[in-house]
Amino acid sequence: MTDLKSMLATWAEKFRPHAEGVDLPPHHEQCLGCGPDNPHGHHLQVRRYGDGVVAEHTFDNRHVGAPGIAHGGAVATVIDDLYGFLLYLVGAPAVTRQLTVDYRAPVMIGTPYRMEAGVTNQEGRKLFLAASLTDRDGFLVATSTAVFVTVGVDHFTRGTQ
Ligand SMILES: CCCCCCCCCCCCCCCC(=O)SCCNC(=O)CCNC(=O)[C@H](O)C(C)(C)COP(=O)(O)OP(=O)(O)OC[C@H]1O[C@@H](n2cnc3c(N)ncnc32)[C@H](O)[C@@H]1OP(=O)(O)O
Repeated sequence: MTDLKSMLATWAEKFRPHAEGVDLPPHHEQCLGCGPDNPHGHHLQVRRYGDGVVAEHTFDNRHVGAPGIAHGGAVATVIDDLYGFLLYLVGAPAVTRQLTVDYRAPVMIGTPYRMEAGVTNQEGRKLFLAASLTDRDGFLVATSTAVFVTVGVDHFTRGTQ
């Protein structure tokens, strides 16, 4: 179990300018999307890409829905987590209020995909986000939009009380 105090300390350090192309740090070690120590996780690795973020990701047999095809919930999980990396660039913690995914074609197990995400608008506490998933030929496989709402540290402490 990740200790919240040490997590908060590492989060403050994560809200800083990150160099283009450099791997961004995971949200925490056990994060379902990106935590390196979560055996059930997706181990997503994300880089800054201009004002947005980018990842190359391959779903494996732990994430299967129909045979050979990634489960739609797994795809949504990874997109949601990708959005979580934009928070390092925005500089504030926020949580998902709304997430939409347009599944345009099956996401295949064992096939590498490129994922990109960026902030399209910011209004007060609301962050409007968009993402895409393309295959090696540049074919658009999925698109997504999300609304994240910025929160204070107290939002995260409730899980440990
Ligand atoms: C520093 C510490 C770090 C600790 C670090 C811990 C680890 C961190 C790991 C991160 C990992 C990331 C990975 C992925 C991110 C998740 O997975 S987050 C988990 C899933 N999401 C949740 O659990 C959120 C659950 N929902 C909530 O807690 C509350 O609904 C919220 C989101 C905090 C908002 O509640 P609220 O603060 O009461 O705000 P509310 O007034 O309802 O809405 C705020 C504004 O948004 C607007 N709004 C609400 N819904 C919508 C919508 N669908 N469309 C447009 N506008 C909307 C409202 O109208 C309002 O607008 P204004 O009136 O301010 O203009």
